[in-house]
Amino acid sequence: PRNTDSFDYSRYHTIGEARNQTSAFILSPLTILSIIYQFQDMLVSENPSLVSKIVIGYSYQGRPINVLKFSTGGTKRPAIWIDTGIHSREWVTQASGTWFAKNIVSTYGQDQALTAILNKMDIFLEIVTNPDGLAYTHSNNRMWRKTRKPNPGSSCVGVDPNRNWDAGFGGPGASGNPCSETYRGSTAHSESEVKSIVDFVKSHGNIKAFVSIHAYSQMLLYPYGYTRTPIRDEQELHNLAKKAITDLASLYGTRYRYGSIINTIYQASGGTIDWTYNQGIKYSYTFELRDTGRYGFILPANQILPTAKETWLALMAIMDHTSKN
Ligand SMILES: O=C(NO)N[C@H](Cc1ccccc1)C(=O)O
Ligand SMILES: [Zn+2]
Repeated sequence: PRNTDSFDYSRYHTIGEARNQTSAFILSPLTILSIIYQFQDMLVSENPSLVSKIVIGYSYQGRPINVLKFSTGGTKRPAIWIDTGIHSREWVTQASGTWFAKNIVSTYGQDQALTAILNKMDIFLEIVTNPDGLAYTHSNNRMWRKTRKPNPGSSCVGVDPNRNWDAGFGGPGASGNPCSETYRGSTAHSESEVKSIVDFVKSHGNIKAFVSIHAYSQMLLYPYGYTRTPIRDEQELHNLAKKAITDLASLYGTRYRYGSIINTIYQASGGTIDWTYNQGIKYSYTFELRDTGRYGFILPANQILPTAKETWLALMAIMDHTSKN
């Protein structure tokens, strides 16, 4: 696509797209820029006063880990973090993240609520949180979830990046078997895709909301996953989740369940938002986007835009509340 207006937000874009171009066969996988990476660079060049790109690290295979920063000024303003695609097969999440990015630049200055938020806070958006996994879902295995780092002593590859965080790490709700889809890794933060975010969150020090977006199940979840002990802010986060899913449902009637991870899904240790909450980021949430199992991870592309648009309403509820508390 020549620019972010001609970009087709209603299709899945992954590294494989580049393979259709003759040049792709000449470039090695590492230098094949995914269409999403090209989108990110176009968005920055089209909106230099609002958007910048930060490389917070590199994946195991050496792909840059890009974060888009949306800022209207200041230094180290209170910030909101959103990541998509930490589990690479959850393609509707990276596609939604791409639409979120375009929506922010398109409606800043028009939408009163978003403009108020961006006049006070920064937004950080990591669209391709597991680049090696995304490439692999395109080249080899559509159902790949984990990272692509080999596990010494095992023929099985990859660590579950949603079990690798230092929050109840290694406890019940993760596997010690490298061949498991929920393998926690040898140590907490062993994966560069995780460590890069850990370092960024610690160095920034003023992140007020952290939203990690997954699919599928249609749920809005808050900590904890590793323990039944309720978080101190359970009442507030529960009420905010209720408001967020009500706003989400207002668009197409999509119904979400909500609650703590352990009560709503199952026990899971080493999860992203358990760590961010314990870092003091009160508004820590995980979304599980569409659907509830009919298509699962293979959600038809014609559901990308409706999913992105309804999810944005829930994100706005969380961002609005964060900006006022
Ligand atoms: O995989 C997904 N969703 O795609 N989520 C499940 C459940 C979950 C959600 C949030 C935190 C911890 C655990 C997982 O096993 O990771
Ligand atoms: Zn997931």
